[in-house]
Amino acid sequence: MDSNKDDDLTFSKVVPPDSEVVVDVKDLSNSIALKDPQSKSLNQVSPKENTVGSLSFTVVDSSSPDILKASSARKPITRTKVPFEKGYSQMDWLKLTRTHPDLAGLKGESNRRLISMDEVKKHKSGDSMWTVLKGRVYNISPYMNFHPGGVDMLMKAVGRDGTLLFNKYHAWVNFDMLLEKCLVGVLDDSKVKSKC
Ligand code: HEM
Repeated sequence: MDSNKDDDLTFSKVVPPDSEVVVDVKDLSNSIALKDPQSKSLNQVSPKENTVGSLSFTVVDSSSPDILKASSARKPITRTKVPFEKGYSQMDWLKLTRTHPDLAGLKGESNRRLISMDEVKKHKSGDSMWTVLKGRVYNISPYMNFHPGGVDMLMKAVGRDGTLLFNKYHAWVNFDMLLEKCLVGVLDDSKVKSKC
């Protein structure tokens, strides 16, 4: 077999680079963007340049204090998830709602009854702890130990309208579905309005 020098790729000539690789460490996907070396318009924060073989690259550290300051400007509310006791997961709660005959403690009464705020205030203990969420009255006693935010947090809503607190922590939680079987009635807001 003829060994032709031009066919031998072992020492093939490396073409000088005409583009520069920019690695942006902010991008978690580690994407590599090709940058025109003539263009100086890219907004870089303290770039570090380096050369490996024929590849020259620029590392942009975009975790500069300015960027961090911008993302932490808004103070988040503290939401502590309490580890659930065995048998008190949300799945366990859903199972209980399907099997328990009277979670709300209605004892045969209708859950469409109009309930005044004064009556809600009287239900603050034992197996009858009521709260109001978006105009509906729920007995949240059975849900206490299942609440992922803990008993103490849920207790803050007992005997009063818990809508604002509920929305403050997790407006996206579907209480309608979770507490469907705990519904005791509808808040009679005609009396609330007439008091104002
Ligand atoms: C009354 C009906 C309520 C229901 C049905 C309910 C339900 C839930 C659910 C399903 C979660 C888990 C959310 C998630 O994983 O993202 C949760 C978490 C939490 N809840 Fe509630 N909640 C209620 C009321 C409240 C109230 C009144 C407070 C505060 C006073 C509160 C404070 C919290 C907190 C701090 C967490 C934190 C855990 C996390 O980060 O998810 N909840 N709640």
